[in-house]
Amino acid sequence: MKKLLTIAGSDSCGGAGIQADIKTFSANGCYAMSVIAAVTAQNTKGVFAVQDIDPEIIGAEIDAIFTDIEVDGVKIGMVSNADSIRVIAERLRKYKPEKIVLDPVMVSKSGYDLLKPEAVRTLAEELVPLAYVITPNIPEAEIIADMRIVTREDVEEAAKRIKAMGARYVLIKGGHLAGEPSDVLYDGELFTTFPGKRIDTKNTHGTGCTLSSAIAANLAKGFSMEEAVRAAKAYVTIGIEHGIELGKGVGPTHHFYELYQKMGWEA
Ligand SMILES: Nc1ncnc2c1ncn2[C@@H]1O[C@H](COP(=O)(O)OP(=O)(O)O)[C@@H](O)[C@H]1O
Ligand SMILES: Cc1ncc(COP(=O)(O)O)c(N)n1
Repeated sequence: MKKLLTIAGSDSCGGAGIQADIKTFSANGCYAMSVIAAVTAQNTKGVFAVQDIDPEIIGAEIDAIFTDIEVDGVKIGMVSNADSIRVIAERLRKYKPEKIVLDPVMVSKSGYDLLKPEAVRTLAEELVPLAYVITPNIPEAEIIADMRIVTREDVEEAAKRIKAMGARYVLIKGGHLAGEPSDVLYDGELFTTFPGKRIDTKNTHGTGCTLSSAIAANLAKGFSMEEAVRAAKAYVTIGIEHGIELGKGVGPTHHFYELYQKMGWEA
């Protein structure tokens, strides 16, 4: 069984963050481990408070894992501030895990700054060069690439700018653009489009976390970059189709729908 680590924030309502990552790793047949970098008080309606974890503790969490366990893949999600980012980058440079999937989480769907705006440059300088693949959504790609993104040409230009910062692959997610939610992968030479069909639902809490974790799980299993994205997109799409009516706001995606189907349980 492949052993996957997420370094991210806790989402108390379980739809995004560490909780979505663990569900995704598990549903994709991997063993899940977590380094909690921040704790959010969050539900389907919003984020109400955030406690950053002391960077020393984050470093100790990472040490505890890498000094004992062989890690087959790492996903990075919400990292909240520059000091945490520096500690994470320093440890990853030391332990050199092979495939790091970086989801540059910045703002929650409800509009809360999950990454302090002044820490964006630190993320770009410290974490982007370590990433095997970085998976920004459109607003995140706009901030990292420092440009507006409206057209397909803009997506390609932003991908080129982000690639130049040192990531091996760039996957720009299209959920926030008008039209169908297609994602675009750039390897430094070619652009590959992963087409999607927009599902009419409000329950998209955790889609980005789920996609990036599924990519990390697939890469650890030995899939090529393209296969990893294709399978991850199929996984998140089923999850969105069967999104859960939880709370009064933006509900989460489903993680065990296929298992429930197989077992004859009500999904
Ligand atoms: N309404 C939707 N229907 C189908 N796929 C979607 C929908 N919204 C987002 N996606 C897909 O979910 C994944 C996460 O994308 P996105 O929502 O853009 O990221 P984030 O959660 O980081 O904002 C992408 O593969 C995107 O294409
Ligand atoms: C702790 C935490 N991490 C990440 C997200 C982003 O969620 P999404 O995947 O919906 O963009 C979130 N809302 N909370």
